[in-house]
Amino acid sequence: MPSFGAKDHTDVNDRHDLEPLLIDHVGANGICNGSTDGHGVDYCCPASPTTVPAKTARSNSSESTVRPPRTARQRQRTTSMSQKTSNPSESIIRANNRTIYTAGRPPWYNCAGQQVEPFVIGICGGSASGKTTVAQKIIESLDVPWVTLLSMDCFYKILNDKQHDQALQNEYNFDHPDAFDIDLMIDVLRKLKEGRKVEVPIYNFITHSREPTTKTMYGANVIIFEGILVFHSPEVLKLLDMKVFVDTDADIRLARRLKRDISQRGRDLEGVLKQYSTMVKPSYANYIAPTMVHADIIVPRGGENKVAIHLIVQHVHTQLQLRGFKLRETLANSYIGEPMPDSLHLLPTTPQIKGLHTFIRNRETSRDEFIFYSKRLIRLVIEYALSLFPFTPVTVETPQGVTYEGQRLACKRICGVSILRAGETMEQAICDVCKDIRIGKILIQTNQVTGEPELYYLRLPKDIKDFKVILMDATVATGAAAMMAIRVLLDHDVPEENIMLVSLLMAEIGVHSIAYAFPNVRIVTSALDPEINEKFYVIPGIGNFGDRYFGTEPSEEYIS
Ligand SMILES: Nc1ncnc2c1ncn2[C@@H]1O[C@H](COP(=O)(O)OP(=O)(O)O)[C@@H](O)[C@H]1O
Ligand SMILES: Nc1ccn([C@@H]2O[C@H](COP(=O)(O)O)[C@@H](O)[C@H]2O)c(=O)n1
Repeated sequence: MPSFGAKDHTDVNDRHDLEPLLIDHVGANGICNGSTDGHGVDYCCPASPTTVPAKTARSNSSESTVRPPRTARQRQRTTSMSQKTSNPSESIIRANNRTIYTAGRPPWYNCAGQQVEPFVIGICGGSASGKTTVAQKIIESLDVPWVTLLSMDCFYKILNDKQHDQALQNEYNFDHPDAFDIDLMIDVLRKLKEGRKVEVPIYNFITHSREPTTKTMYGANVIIFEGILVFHSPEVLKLLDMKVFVDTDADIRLARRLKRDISQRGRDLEGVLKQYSTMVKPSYANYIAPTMVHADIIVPRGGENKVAIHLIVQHVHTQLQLRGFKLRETLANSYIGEPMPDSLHLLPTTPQIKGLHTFIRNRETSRDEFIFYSKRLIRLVIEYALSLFPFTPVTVETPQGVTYEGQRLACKRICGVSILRAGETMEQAICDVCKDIRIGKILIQTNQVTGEPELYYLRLPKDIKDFKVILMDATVATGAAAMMAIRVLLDHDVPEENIMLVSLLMAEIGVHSIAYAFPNVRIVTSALDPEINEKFYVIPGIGNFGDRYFGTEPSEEYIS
């Protein structure tokens, strides 16, 4: 579990009586096509929490940045996160069927906090026409962080002994629609579209059978489903948002297939030709070519066709924008000039609060002083937040034997959840003032290219739904990271009205974002700043709270 500079609050860890770590799998452009014939792409790539270095942890939300050109560091990260690891399932300890918790998962909801359906592209075409290649080119050009590639090959039926013998003689027809388990295919696609986790069979072309293990796949912003008969079933057609047919000359397909099946699928020349002439070719004419009529786009020459791929990518980007996946930018430009919502609870701006803000906002303040005054302010904010919970009258007897009409906090089960890393600075204070509190953590990083928040890690009490949750982040700018954390809590069945977002400083825009999406979430802060700049920094702001508190290097954007 990452702990960023948490040296000074060791006793907080006593409160981590939590359910096991929940984290997995694909980073940027994680791909799963679930077959083992050497398409050469991996599939699910776990990123353990320890692979998220402290230096790349999300800056506090007021300092999130968009860096337009893709840096060498970013390219490296994308590549390394797409490499195969030994056992993806090892890092997946729990996932319920409503939610998706993955390393680097970008928003799966829109500005209204509602879950958004992924955009599903179907790619159909003859064997070796270049479907997978086209899919990979689309993924590369899309450059969005969460794309899933699913192959129809995963759904080949399990063969009986007789069929298996036929397959070994190249006499089983793998190109007929009956060769596929269409029901399973529809079920998997539907679940992925709903953002649910699925177990997908892994197909082995050499043994003509399914592997004993399955591949875990998750919902995504874009799902690409490719295969020879993707357009065959009317039910599947209904699930596709865009239909692409890869139309490659038959001679080229045969040449590629010969090369591939001999080098990668354990076949010989004679066998490939026999299978091709007796089944592959006739089935293309009977079942595959006729489905070209369903295509929105026909791509001649497959992956070489840069113009077609560019057009597809443009369309997908437009659709993603319409679906509201580009969250932070939208949030930053919304709600300007609107009145503050009733759910906002601003600490009275007393000279004491102003004085503390003066210390922590001053760029000349030393780290020691910054920590000291931040801690005081955090304590006040947390106490204020607690005062908003219901209290019930209670009578106690004093040592003098006289009754005292008092008040007692009515809710017993309170959980503090910090948004790492800046929110972690608030954990000690909540433990100091709330005796039996439990602590959870959510790590959200800002993607330096897209500017979107990405979920990397979470650790929450098993029964979090039964708790009042105090969600803590030091500062809130657009509200994008806080929204993601709230969405995670809701996906864990925490009622919206049981969530309180507590922060030292919030931009007005951030308050609006949260209040619009989640009107029942109470928002507590000690100061409201009017603006954020084009880099999404709060103005006037505090600077990068995490860097100042933990003494880490400021980001290059901040220095400039
Ligand atoms: N434009 C191309 N030029 C040369 N070889 C290609 C091209 N496109 C694909 N291939 C090769 O042809 C084979 C089949 O391509 P693939 O994309 O896997 O097709 P499909 O998914 O339709 O079966 C692979 O070995 C791939 O490397
Ligand atoms: N055991 C199997 C299963 C399928 N095939 C052939 O694979 C082709 C589909 O895969 P593509 O990557 O080419 O789309 C299909 O034409 C089947 O004939 C096989 O040979 N053995």
